[in-house]
Amino acid sequence: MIKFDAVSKRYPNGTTAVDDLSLDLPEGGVTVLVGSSGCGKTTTLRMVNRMVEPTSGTISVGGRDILEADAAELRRGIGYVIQQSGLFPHRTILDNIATVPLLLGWGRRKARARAAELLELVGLPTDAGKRYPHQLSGGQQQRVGVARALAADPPVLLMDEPFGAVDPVVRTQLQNELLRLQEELRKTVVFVTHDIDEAVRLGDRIAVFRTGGRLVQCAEPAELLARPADDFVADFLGAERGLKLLSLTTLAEVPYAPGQAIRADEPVDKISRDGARWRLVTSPRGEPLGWLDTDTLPSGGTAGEARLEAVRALRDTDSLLSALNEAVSSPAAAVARVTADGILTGLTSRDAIHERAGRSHAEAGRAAATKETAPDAPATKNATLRKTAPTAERPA
Ligand SMILES: Nc1ncnc2c1ncn2[C@@H]1O[C@H](COP(=O)(O)OP(=O)(O)OP(=O)(O)O)[C@@H](O)[C@H]1O
Repeated sequence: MIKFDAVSKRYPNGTTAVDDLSLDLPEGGVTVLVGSSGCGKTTTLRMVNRMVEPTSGTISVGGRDILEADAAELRRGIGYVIQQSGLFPHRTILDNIATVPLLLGWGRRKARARAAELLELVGLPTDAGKRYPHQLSGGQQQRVGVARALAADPPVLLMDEPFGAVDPVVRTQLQNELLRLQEELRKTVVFVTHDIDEAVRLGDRIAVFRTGGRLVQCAEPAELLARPADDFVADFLGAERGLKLLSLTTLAEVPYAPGQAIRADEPVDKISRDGARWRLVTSPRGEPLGWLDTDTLPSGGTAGEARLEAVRALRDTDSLLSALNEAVSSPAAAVARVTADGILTGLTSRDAIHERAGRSHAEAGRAAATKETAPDAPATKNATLRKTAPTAERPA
């Protein structure tokens, strides 16, 4: 969809911002550009919509050389989101979102209707449309920035550190929102970030640049984490790249056993002390409430009234990393598994999670090695990639 062919950008002061870049960005996927400061990420991004012109080489979008297109027409097909949302301070949110449709001559009513639709799409309440940018939080302003970029339904979205200025909690919410939108819209997204966790979370592919504008490696996240091309990439991914890889694999393939759950309304004097010391207590509907220590049962009352250790139940869509985290902190050395509605399905032992984690690494390493010898082979055949937002998340 977007193709860089031997593209370089040299500034008149002699700086080489991008050096001989050849890169294909797949249609409908998110390609994340990462690398140390000044390595040419923003320049690369801005060359796509001709805010920066390359010194040499060719860039094509949808098979068409961008230099052959009229710049204004090209930009209509490319949404652009930046770190400080870039909203017009004296226009209402609705009018900000309607900017491009109005420029396209849609007529005020149609443009505003589209803006209202987008407001909802990015998870903002209808009444936010009447407010001005300073009356929204930073996270909400970024959502408006995304809505504005999507207003004319462009096939391509350029995002330059769009979530860089918000706190980590809001950042996670915005990332989830983007994943949710992307599931629906399937835009071709180019996303610049400094944050490798964000890159792993959002990217279908990650392109790592080094100073001097050189592309070092471009690969799917699991492949990158399992087989960094060199020490520079490995250092950039950080010491925890093994754990990051686990964040890409879901619990779906990990088996569970029924376990001996106890209903909260069961009297404690009826609870058998045989079997596992720690038992999971559930609500009458089957929702996990906490772990009960059968070695220190109170003399009376029900299981639900006894002191319970906290449990964080996990769904099939949760990652192995979350499971590992839960398994090491659970007194029962096990993870409670639930359906999408939060009803207990069974327990998975810490050992089973360790075993799956080890296998996940081996599989990602093998898949990456296969890909090196046969470049068209899928890199992550067995690793279940998690590019969907958790369903429980609510907008900021
Ligand atoms: N207009 C310009 N004139 C001269 N040099 C420039 C210009 N714009 C950018 N550069 C230089 O080009 C190089 C790449 O800049 P660019 O902004 O693309 O990097 P980046 O990877 O996005 O950096 P950061 O992560 O810090 O935002 C840097 O050395 C920068 O100083």
